[in-house]
Amino acid sequence: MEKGKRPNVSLNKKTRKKNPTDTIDPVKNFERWKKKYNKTKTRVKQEKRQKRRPEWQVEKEAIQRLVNKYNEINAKDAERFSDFPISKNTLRGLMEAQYRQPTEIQRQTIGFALQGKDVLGAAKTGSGKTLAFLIPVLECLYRQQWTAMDGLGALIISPTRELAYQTFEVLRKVGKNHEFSAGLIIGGKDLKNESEKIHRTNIIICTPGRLLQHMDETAAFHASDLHMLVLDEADRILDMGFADTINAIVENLPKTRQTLLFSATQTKSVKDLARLSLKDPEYVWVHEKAKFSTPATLEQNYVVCELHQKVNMLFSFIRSHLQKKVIVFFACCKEVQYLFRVFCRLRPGMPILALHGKQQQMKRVEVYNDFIKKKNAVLFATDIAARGLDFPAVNWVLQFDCPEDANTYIHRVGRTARYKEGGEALLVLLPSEEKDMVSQLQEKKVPINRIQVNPEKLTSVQQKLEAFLAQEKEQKERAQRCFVSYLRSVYLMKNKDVFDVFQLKLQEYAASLGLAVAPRVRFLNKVQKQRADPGQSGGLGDVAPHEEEKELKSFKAQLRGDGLKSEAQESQSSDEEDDEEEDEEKVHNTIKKTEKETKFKEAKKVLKRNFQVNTKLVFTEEGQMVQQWPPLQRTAVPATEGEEDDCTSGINVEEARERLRREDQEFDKLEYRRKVKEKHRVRLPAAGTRKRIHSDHIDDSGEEEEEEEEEEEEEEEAAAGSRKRPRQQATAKPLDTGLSLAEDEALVLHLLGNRS
Ligand SMILES: Nc1ncnc2c1ncn2[C@@H]1O[C@H](COP(=O)(O)OP(=O)(O)OP(=O)(O)O)[C@@H](O)[C@H]1O
Repeated sequence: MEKGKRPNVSLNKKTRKKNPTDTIDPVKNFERWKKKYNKTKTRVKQEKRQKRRPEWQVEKEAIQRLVNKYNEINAKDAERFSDFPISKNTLRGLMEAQYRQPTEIQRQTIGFALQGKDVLGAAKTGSGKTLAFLIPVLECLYRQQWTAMDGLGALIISPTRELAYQTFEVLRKVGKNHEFSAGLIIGGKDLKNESEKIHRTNIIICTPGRLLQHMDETAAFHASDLHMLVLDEADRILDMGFADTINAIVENLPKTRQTLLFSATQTKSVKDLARLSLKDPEYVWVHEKAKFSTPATLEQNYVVCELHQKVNMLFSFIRSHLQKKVIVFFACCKEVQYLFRVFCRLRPGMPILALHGKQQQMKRVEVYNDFIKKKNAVLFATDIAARGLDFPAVNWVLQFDCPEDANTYIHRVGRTARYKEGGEALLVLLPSEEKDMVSQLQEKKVPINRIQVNPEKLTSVQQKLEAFLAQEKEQKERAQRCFVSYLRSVYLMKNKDVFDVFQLKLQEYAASLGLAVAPRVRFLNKVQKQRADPGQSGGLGDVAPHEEEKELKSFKAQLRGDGLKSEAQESQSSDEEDDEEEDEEKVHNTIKKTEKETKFKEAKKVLKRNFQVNTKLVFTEEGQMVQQWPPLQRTAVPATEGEEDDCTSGINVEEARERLRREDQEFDKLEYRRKVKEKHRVRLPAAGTRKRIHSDHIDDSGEEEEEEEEEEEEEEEAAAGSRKRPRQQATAKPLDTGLSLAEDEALVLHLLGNRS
């Protein structure tokens, strides 16, 4: 039976298969196939779902594969970034930013850093140190699978705000495929705003003072999970007197961190810092055995020039390099401020920009970006721009004032000839500076040659400067400040073999700035007296050596206009600046103290008598006061361009008439506005309590700076040779008349009526 059954079954199957109706009905056939297909599909899907692991796990496996390759890194053979075990996200970021092959410092550093070692890296300027630490930073956090919730993972400390900003920009480009958050913590920004975000930031790029301030004041900020610390431009950080700040910061960081320390020059203090903050570091000195310490593509020369010829030389240099991009380095902010303004007015035919520490942070960033964008321009700068800043395509670095030492020289010239590009550098030395400075440079392996400049070929601008100063009191004061500040900077330089203020010919120097008389320099007089009479006390010579050192440090920082102070330090330094300004004002003021007192007493008397100062009162012979109307007019309209320029051709009657007409209009306007305001005030006695901020309540300093910055912008345009806008228009702001809209309208209609 059984035997019989089996064939039946198989037979059945066979018969079913061969059933002619089945094969004939394709619809039924398809439906059966579809059913089967769907079943298989769901089964496979289910199996896949079971097999699929969480993303983090997949990433972890990829990381593990990379980490396994760390021990096989062969820096010598790495020709491309992809030869390193680097994450896909970082590689993509590098490719997109057009970085394909590592530079020498990058090749030698990345391997050690990936292996988790501390590194002390030194290489010439422009050799690519930034990427040498940014890639390890990104990889370190990627390895840890860092997320926004994990807080601070890496800290990069830069000496200046500008350098921090630049590093931040490179990080944004290279790290854009990662999901870490990055923050720029520098002075000059809103502290409260920073405090709110800082605890959620994974990578912080900061200046030392500001970071320490957050460590002290921001409750939510802590660095207990920090994995990597980077000290960029360590030599500069230390030079600026931040050793204590860095030590305090490092004390607050976990000991288990990895530290990378970079510096363009190797000084004793850098080595000391390395000893304190690094653990068994790997030394990467790329150009240790190089014949020269500056890039081979950089051509370097110096000229010897008398102090009073330097301004002429600078003007002639600019005139003969109109199509180039040039950075000119000066010793102090006030020199930059004055020479920038007068050079703009001289209109050399190319844009002039100024970068110094007295500008507000936003302005500094703006100038930096502006200079980067321009094809040809001159940037007047203090040493704030000397280190680490990457201005692409700079053709020339001109050092108008002798650098403090060979290291500063190397950093300054490092702004050109970056990453395989060519560049030229010219150092201007006074005869008294030549011998020692040149031997210092030779010691530092700087190949520099002397070239001659024919003094007869220099264009003299002295007369024009004199004319400018005669026209504008403000400009004259700037020139005086520039004079005093430069002398002070020379006096405070440590290396007295190079810098000797007593060898400078002051009268000639003052004349070269357009000043008829050399301002009195109080501190020089004191020192001179002290020298003549060493027994006398109270002079600068009495200052204890360490105090002098302290003064020297703080003043140098001021002169450079360094922007890396904490808010507290900043306010202190601005006080110092004010003091300095006061000092200088005192220098200009030749009136004796006793005389001042008498004047003060006189003024008090006048006030008591209820006289109005600066008003002319006329009386008849009988003693009756004569009403003077309209009151005496003071010039309310600034001179126009033509008038300013044409100061040698006598009085132009047509112009004078036009000017008087404009003055009348302007005067009428002011008078009318004053009267309406007065009337308005009577009607609204509570006006003083209203919330509107009147100009005289606004903090002077900021306003002044803004005004200076606005002026700077105007001047830049003028320098480039573009036609100057009429001043009135250039400074036009919405006029706050203190009136209602309807009254404002009435005023405008009245003024328009006046004009027609
Ligand atoms: N691997 C690379 N490929 C191409 N260009 C690079 C590479 N690395 C760096 N650069 C470019 O070289 C220039 C100098 O780089 P970077 O600013 O990092 O130098 P640096 O050594 O820090 O200089 P400094 O000491 O003056 O601060 C930059 O313009 C940068 O974009």
